[in-house]
Amino acid sequence: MSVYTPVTQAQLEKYLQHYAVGKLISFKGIEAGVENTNYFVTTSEGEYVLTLVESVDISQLPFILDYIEQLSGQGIACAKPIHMQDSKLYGQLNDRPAVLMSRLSGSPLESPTDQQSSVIGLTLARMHQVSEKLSNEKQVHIHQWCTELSSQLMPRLAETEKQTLQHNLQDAGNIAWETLPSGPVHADLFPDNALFDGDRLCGLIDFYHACSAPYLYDLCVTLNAWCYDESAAQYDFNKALLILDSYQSVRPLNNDEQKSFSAMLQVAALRFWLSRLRDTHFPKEGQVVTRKDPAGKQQLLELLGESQTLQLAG
Ligand SMILES: Nc1ncnc2c1ncn2[C@@H]1O[C@H](COP(=O)(O)OP(=O)(O)O)[C@@H](O)[C@H]1O
Ligand SMILES: N[C@@H](CCOP(=O)(O)O)C(=O)O
Repeated sequence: MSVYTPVTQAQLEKYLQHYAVGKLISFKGIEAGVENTNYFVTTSEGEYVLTLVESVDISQLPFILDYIEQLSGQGIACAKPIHMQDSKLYGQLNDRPAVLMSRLSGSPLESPTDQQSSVIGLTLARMHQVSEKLSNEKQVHIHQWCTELSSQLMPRLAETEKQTLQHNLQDAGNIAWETLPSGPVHADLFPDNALFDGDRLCGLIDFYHACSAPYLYDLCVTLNAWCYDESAAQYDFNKALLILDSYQSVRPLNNDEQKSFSAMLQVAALRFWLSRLRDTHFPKEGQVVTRKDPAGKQQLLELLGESQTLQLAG
């Protein structure tokens, strides 16, 4: 469980007066999540999730919440932000930006089935199609982000980690980033951010990494997250091909994307290796904190570097 900023009943009751959601019945810190403080909230009008946003600056919220509303408006299943009485999409609670979202049914996935993986491939491609119509603001230059974080981490790393890092940063620099189609993307579509009821996708959550970046990057983050089993150190290539096939049935990759595909899988692994290293070496204080082990992503990088692991179909 991650609760960085505790909330009392009195504080929540007062905060909820900004919304037309009825009277507070109960609330409970959520036993999952890494980066933000989340509570399930039950009121006389319904079920919600309150997030105190810890992971991004308040200036990013209009972009993120607008992106979710645009996706939802185009029929993509996702949690919806609740408007405040004055129509704003976020307020402030305990000095943190606060967002109230609809509570989705379904559960986050641990081990996605083939069918669930196909659904996510299709959904991701549809999200990218919607993004093509949106403005390309809040660009994050992934290579630059990785390079800057690497410089902070370098003095703390073991020799083998440094070598893996340097080699992967160099490969990331060789990608022709400017040629790749880009737009607003989720950027953290791990199975625990997709709530399913059986094979039905109830909705996507946790858009706090959303930014404008290459669609190929978002696809590779998703492939690594859904197909690489960190505990067994195994990449399920059949599942990856299933996701790729469903994705490409809606949005085929162009030549530039196909050329950069293998290198982008490495970048996607590198990005999350670095953020997990950051959370290990520079931990954020909190009442209850969940951390993910960097080792899984380092092993994935080594595996991706060893061989031409995944060939694009078609
Ligand atoms: N809109 C929602 N509907 C239902 N459950 C949610 C919703 N948002 C978050 N959750 C629950 O809260 C957990 C943590 O949320 P998440 O956004 O992943 O946190 P963090 O940003 O800290 O990683 C999820 O695993 C899920 O169980
Ligand atoms: N998915 C990332 C961590 C980000 O945490 P989340 O709970 O917001 O998805 C990882 O696995 O490193």
